[in-house]
Amino acid sequence: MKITFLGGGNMAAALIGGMVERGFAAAGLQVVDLGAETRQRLAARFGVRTVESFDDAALACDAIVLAVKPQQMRAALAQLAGRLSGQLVISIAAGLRIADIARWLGAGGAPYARIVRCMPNTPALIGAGVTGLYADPSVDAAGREAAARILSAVGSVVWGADEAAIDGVTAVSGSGPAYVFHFIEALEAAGRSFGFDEQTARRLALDTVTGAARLAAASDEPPGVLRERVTSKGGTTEAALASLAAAGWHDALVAAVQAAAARGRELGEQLGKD
Ligand SMILES: NC(=O)C1=CN([C@@H]2O[C@H](COP(=O)(O)OP(=O)(O)OC[C@H]3O[C@@H](n4cnc5c(N)ncnc54)[C@H](OP(=O)(O)O)[C@@H]3O)[C@@H](O)[C@H]2O)C=CC1
Ligand SMILES: O=C(O)[C@@H]1CCC=N1
Repeated sequence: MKITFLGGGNMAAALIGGMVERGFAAAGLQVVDLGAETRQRLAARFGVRTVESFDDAALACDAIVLAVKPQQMRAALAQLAGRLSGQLVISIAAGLRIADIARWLGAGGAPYARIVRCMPNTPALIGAGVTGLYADPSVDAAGREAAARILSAVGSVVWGADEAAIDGVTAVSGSGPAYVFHFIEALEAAGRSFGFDEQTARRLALDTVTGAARLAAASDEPPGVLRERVTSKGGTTEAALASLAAAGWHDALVAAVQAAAARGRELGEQLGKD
């Protein structure tokens, strides 16, 4: 499969790195990015062809992954409007709706069809991503299968029942790695407060998060049951969890995820007005 990325930033690099690592031929991947430094870095790191704007070679592909920031998308798509000939378009942009992308890509008032909206996350770089996908009804089974194949190369995939589901995916797992990194930062800071050096505090925090996540993934029990098994009556964990509850930690996290989803919807609404 030949795939061209529009935008070669953080998320495109995570996807390309994961795909190359998992056997996608670098010769089949191209990146269109405005930045000379970005282009050089991607070419050197992954051996992919890079180019400043869409030329015939970049257009000659099966799928185009839209990986510029939502605020950059409309301007970036101007170079493609009316030039597509059936390529599957896969947008990873937060918030942006299929109908607006279709309009921006269309020609002579007719919106472009064959668009899949999806939301991956940065652990894709190590093949441990998770992506939510939603395909416009104009995408046939082969198109859906192609999109799933691309994203499955870098982790698991789930299909949303409707496009709105992708705003939820964005809030939970698209932004999710940042919540987890923030949690690791806090656990590491707590470790430092006991006098551990940075390296040791990070080891304790990281291996705890990795181990707990792997245990939860491997277990038939829900995380709540696993949590109870750590929590001895009258013990240390109970004291910690009571402190977290008093600080409203659970509700604060749920509210944070809701804020991310609201921002996604707001981006879609604001940017879709143009
Ligand atoms: N980062 C993440 O964890 C995730 C991001 N996403 C989505 O992925 C998309 C990209 O995010 P991210 O990788 O973080 O952003 P980046 O800013 O790192 O990457 C975007 C890249 O596109 C380039 N670019 C901008 N305009 C154009 C253009 N007209 N033509 C070609 N290239 C252009 C940018 O160049 P320059 O820097 O010069 O502007 C930059 O290199 C966003 O829509 C985001 O919502 C989805 C899931 C997770
Ligand atoms: O913060 C953002 O908007 C993007 C989308 C999901 C992760 N990063």
